[in-house]
Amino acid sequence: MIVAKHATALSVFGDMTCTDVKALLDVSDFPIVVIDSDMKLNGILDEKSFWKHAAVYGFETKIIHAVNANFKIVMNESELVNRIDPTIEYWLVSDQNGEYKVYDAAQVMDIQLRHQHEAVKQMNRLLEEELDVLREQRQQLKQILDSSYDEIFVTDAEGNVLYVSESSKKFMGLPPDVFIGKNMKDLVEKGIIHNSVTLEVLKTKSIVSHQQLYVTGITVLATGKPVFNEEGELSLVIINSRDITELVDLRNQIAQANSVIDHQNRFLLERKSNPILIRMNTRSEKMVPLIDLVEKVAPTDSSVLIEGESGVGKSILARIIHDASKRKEKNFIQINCGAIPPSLMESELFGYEGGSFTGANKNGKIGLVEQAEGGTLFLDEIGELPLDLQVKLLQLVQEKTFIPVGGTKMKKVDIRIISATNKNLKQKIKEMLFREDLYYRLHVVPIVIPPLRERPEDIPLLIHYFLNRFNKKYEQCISLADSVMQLLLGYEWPGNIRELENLMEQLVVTSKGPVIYPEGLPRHLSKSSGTKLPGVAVSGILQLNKAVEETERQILKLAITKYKTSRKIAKALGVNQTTIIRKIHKYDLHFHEEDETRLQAIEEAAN
Ligand SMILES: Nc1ncnc2c1ncn2[C@@H]1O[C@H](COP(=O)(O)OP(=O)(O)OP(=O)(O)O)[C@@H](O)[C@H]1O
Repeated sequence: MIVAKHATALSVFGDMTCTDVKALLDVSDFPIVVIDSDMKLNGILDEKSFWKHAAVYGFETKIIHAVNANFKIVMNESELVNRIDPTIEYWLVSDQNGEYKVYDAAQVMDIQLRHQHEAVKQMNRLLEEELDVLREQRQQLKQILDSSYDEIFVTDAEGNVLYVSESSKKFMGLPPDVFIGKNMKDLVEKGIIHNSVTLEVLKTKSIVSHQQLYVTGITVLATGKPVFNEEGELSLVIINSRDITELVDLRNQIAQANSVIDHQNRFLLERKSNPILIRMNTRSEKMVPLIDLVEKVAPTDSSVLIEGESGVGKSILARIIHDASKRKEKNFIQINCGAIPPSLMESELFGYEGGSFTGANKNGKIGLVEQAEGGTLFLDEIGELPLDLQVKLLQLVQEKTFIPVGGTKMKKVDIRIISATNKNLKQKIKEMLFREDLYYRLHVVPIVIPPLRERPEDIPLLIHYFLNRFNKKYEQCISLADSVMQLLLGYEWPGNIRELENLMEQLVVTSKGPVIYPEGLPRHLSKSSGTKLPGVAVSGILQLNKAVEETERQILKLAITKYKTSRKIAKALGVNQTTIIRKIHKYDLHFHEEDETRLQAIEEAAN
């Protein structure tokens, strides 16, 4: 059988001459297997040695002398792959029929290289597959981490940021790219991260937890965990940050509520039976200093000047002071300086001697000052006292002496003077309508009653007080619907307690049924036109916290359209910027802030 290289080789006998073999060369190809008559393999005849041998020894010489005996026989081709003996020049693969395939060293090397190449390719294919699986797993892991509500931060043992979850946008207001690849120390130095938990974990190599406040207004509980490799060396730091803003808010609200309740309880407990508190019908904290002051000043003889808007209860307070003083058994004389004509004022106040003016009683008349002997003289609307009388009053206040109209003899009295005004006396002094020396004499102890709108907690108390009073007086059993109470709570009360008192009387008298609904209120109240917050309309009962939230949401929405940065909104609404950002997140309001600091931080971090 005649075959080419790699195929079954041609076998010839060793005693054949080169001429014999040459005749076969047309149908064969080198190398040729040379055997002896016993079929024993002598060697391999290759092209080079054949021609050399023929050239040197002539074509009649036997080919046995030209064979190469440096060969090795193997049983199948796969064995060639592992044969690495470089000294062997020919490799013969024998099949079961005793036929051979011949491979020279270069071909074997080729086979080996091809095989190695295949093996590498196969390994690459496997690696590629494995890589695909890993990629997919990595992608899944990233999706899982990114969908986490918590923020996850991973750094290596040097603090280089390896991974940041997508929630960083919501938590820190910055995308993960801003952090990834950066070193934590640099991020802290640039002010992008404060109070870094990672750096502490790197230092202590133990679990660290911190509460942190981000610039977005979100408060988180950040927990950092060190991860160690098999050699026990720190390899990663994993930070998990959980949004606890609402929790903190709630905690603060509860603490605040508790402190208010504590305060109110203490306030009410301490003063439960305090007659001043009862008569003033108050439970407002704003009134505490006033009640304390009244308690202190009432037993003394000091002059008191009560200031406050019209209808806040100045007259009532004057009476309370008198009743709490040692003069309580004596007269409490009240005179409204604005209600008596100036021409009659002097004689009303100081009295007159018999026959001192036309039409006067011939026996004279005791004035209010003298009537107050041993007790209290209350001068209401003192700002209306004519200037000429102010001199006489100054003498009365300073010396407790006076001369009646038409009289010549100085009289002395033992009185305490309380005055009240709803005017700005200092302004009147500037306008030369009130004497400064008299002002300071009356103003020894000033007491200012806050208007009703500044102590809304007193409104329900007073409403019940007046409802009771007028129900009794008119033999009625009228009550208010909750919606009416809401409207009354939101009203400004320019006329203060007097206005409230009048309204309650009017409602009890005019009510068509036992319950008063918003329709039964005067127009200015039922339309809520006097509410403190423009645009906030309450038309029904809802939980207070819901009402507060809705109001906040509406105000924020308005402010967002008007002001473009959270700093300006914060300024306009009188709260800090952190609160604004937190509330914008809370109400999920659409707000695109062109915030200089934030952009600056991104740019810096990207550099
Ligand atoms: N704490 C109170 N409890 C119950 N009623 C009150 C209280 N304070 C004031 N009032 C009532 O409100 C009305 C106005 O009170 P008062 O005359 O004392 O106010 P005022 O400040 O002196 O007013 P003005 O400045 O107009 O003289 C009175 O009818 C009074 O009964």
